Amino acid sequence: AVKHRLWPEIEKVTMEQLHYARLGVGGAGGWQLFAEDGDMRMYRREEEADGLVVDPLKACHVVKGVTGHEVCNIFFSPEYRSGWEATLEDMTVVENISNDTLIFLQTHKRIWPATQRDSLFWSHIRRVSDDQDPDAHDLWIVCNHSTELPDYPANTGKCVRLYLSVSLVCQTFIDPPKEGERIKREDITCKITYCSVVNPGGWAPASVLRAVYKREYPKFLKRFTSFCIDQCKDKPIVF
Ligand SMILES: CCCc1ccc(-c2ccc(S(=O)(=O)CCO)cc2)cc1[C@H]1C[C@H]1c1ccccn1
Repeated sequence: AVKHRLWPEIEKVTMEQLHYARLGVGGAGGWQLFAEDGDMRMYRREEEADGLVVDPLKACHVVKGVTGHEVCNIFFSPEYRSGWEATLEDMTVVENISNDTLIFLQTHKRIWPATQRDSLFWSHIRRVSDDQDPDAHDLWIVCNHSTELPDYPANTGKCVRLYLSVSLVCQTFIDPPKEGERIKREDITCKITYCSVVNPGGWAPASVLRAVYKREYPKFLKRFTSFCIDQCKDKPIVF
């Protein structure tokens, strides 16, 4: 099949994001823990780009009862988004590149006193076999990365266009069931790494943005993972 014009970028960014997600948060990386809730740890680095806060965020979470495939499917699929993305005012799939790659246009709820934001990004889901450790379980990754389309120019309407690069990387671990028994959901653990770098686009006070992120990101990941557990609990396991 003819590859889409964005394919080289999608391939490159997805593999870069996978590498970045696997890097630890210890050492000299400058990561500071800013939120903790049960098994969820949220880290950020304080960074600015031309006076704008672009703090990279990395969240690590461990969730029982769902597989990485199920979690990434829910994060990627448009039909579930309104169920977990509380900050969304509007969402449209503007391009259907393939069954594993979509382009979204999203309007986020206004965060006072900042101007309302919208985002235009490609979203790609992929299973990655772990080349280092072949008998480890597969990884699943969803990568969301801002893009430009002539039909959706930035900053022409009421919203300021934000620029994001986000990844959700999930690894599934299965406790072997007793001899001859089927795997049950309680035997499944999913290790989640969520990474995001967001440039808010236009002016937004650093103190306000940092307060928003500190408040919103822990809520966002807890709400998302709870939604996944609820969605999957009565359904057959998708490995
Ligand atoms: C001034 C702009 C702040 C701001 C920057 C960024 C985002 C944001 C965009 C996309 C994604 S995602 O992970 O790709 C899931 C698809 O929606 C997550 C977060 C949201 C806000 C706003 C709405 C606030 C917020 C911040 C953090 C988490 C959730 N919402």
